[in-house]
Amino acid sequence: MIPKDIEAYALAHTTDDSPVIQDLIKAAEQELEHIDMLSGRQVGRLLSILITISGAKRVLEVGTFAGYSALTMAEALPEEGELFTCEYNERYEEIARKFFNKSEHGSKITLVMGKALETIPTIPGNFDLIFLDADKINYPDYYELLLPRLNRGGIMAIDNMLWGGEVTDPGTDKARAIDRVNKQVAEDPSVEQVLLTVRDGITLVRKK
Ligand SMILES: C[S@@+](CC[C@H](N)C(=O)[O-])C[C@H]1O[C@@H](n2cnc3c(N)ncnc32)[C@H](O)[C@@H]1O
Repeated sequence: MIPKDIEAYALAHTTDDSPVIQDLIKAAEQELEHIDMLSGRQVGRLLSILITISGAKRVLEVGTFAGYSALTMAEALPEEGELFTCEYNERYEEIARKFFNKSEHGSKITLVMGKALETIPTIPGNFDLIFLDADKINYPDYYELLLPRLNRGGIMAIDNMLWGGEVTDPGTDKARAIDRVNKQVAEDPSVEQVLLTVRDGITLVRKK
């Protein structure tokens, strides 16, 4: 949605990924299709800065893919920090685990395999930050499931909330699901939120 030259300029002025994460991206580009699922440096750095300034120690991610955002967030967590990330595709699991093992921050990460709506209830405790970036059709259900797991003052970041602009006139099931969760968040008195027009739209929800 952002003109390509502006996007390139913004990226040129955004902190680089670590060498391990740059290798992860190269491996994902070579070995996987759907590489556009990887959230990228603007979203990654935003999450990293949110973790640093909020002092978050427990993070939950829904949607690992090759592990890009999980490892970016793990790098920002303190030594005793913990990150759980949910994925159900074993091909993606293989790449993610390989790079978690290569990184000194990988020991903070627990990769939870299976359908996330079923595995999330098996993960213990509450979270300071939650990053929702999985199957869009289930976003309304994820929001209901995840909000009680967010600590007061905690942040839920939800990716793809503009769905390429389709949300303004939703004509597909995914666009309708995302529009529904946008309304769910906007009408929820227990949170404050901002929908940022970064990349494909990322909403930051803070639990009051
Ligand atoms: C957009 S990608 C995640 C990208 C990742 N957060 C990043 O920034 O690199 C979404 C991921 O969610 C996974 N996924 C989709 N539906 C799922 C489900 N029901 N349970 C677990 N994982 C799911 C997909 O396999 C895919 O890897």
